[in-house]
Amino acid sequence: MRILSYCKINLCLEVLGRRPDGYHDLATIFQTVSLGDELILKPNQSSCIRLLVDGNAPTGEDNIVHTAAKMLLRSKECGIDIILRKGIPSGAGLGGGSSDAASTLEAVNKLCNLHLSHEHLLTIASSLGADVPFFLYGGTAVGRDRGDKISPLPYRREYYFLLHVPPFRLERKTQRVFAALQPREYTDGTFTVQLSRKIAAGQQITNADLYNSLFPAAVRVWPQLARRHDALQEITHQAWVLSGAGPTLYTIVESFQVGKKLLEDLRQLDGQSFLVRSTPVAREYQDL
Ligand SMILES: C[C@@](CO)(OP(=O)(O)O)[C@H](O)COP(=O)(O)OP(=O)(O)OC[C@H]1O[C@@H](n2ccc(N)nc2=O)[C@H](O)[C@@H]1O
Ligand SMILES: Nc1ncnc2c1ncn2[C@@H]1O[C@H](COP(=O)(O)OP(=O)(O)O)[C@@H](O)[C@H]1O
Repeated sequence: MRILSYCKINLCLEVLGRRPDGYHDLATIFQTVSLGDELILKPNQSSCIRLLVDGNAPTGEDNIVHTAAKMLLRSKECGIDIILRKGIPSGAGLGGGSSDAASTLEAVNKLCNLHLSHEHLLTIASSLGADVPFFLYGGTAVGRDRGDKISPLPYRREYYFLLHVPPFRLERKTQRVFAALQPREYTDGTFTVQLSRKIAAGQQITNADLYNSLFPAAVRVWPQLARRHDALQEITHQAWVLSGAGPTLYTIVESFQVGKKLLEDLRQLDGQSFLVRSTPVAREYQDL
């Protein structure tokens, strides 16, 4: 089985407060977009999990794909051979590892005939990471609690986005950005409610609707991010927003043609830029 496993952006991300378990309560709107990792999975008779990684992600047992497969195959006869080819930049706020993990859960469930329910997979996904359950839905969806309680929104319109991934990286980035957040930056979820109503009604959304409470905290962690954000606005004359805990920034573009022109203009910046479209699903399947 071959899978193209898409990444996400957060159209809106509000932090409501800190939880007793050290996590934060979120109100966020996820959207999958057409930049993906390739996963090739084949069941084997040897009852072991073999993973080959091509690209910038941990190898072997340190990869979340391995952990996801192991959680399903513990004490099962079936084993699995997996090849992961990274197309999604790692540690960028695009949820690449979470997407790979959810794709692995779905694929192993099918290939090894485990017949686990969607609810069962959601519980396992949530234990793998706060972002993983969303990728069992894909498209557009609201995330609440740790971001793992998902309510899908109808997918009414296609959008083009420019993503810019600056070359800054940091170990345990998400944890550090949340730690840099100040209580005065908490909001009450109103932005998320307003934007989800607009999406549900099929109205066109614009850059003015997008919001991310983590931007000031991300700038505290990467002071260079503020300059990069300004440079993007100056080059494109558009507003740019942070995805997740960053450092990826993105903007809605009015068409593929406008996006292509702006993508050319972004070549003067180091890092990576992509022109993507929204997708109604988290992954595409192709039988081998
Ligand atoms: C911030 C978001 C927004 O979509 O995206 P990314 O930038 O990572 O892609 C996610 O909530 C990230 O989800 P995920 O990457 O799965 O996070 P986890 O591994 O579960 O958590 C990593 C760390 O982030 C912090 N964390 C995460 C989620 C949350 N609701 N509150 C938190 O405080 C905690 O310190 C936790 O230890
Ligand atoms: N399959 C994977 N792809 C990417 N990163 C992975 C994977 N498995 C484990 N990781 C680890 O998870 C961290 C977060 O990765 P990723 O999901 O790409 O970022 P983000 O949380 O910023 O969206 C990486 O820095 C890497 O060490």
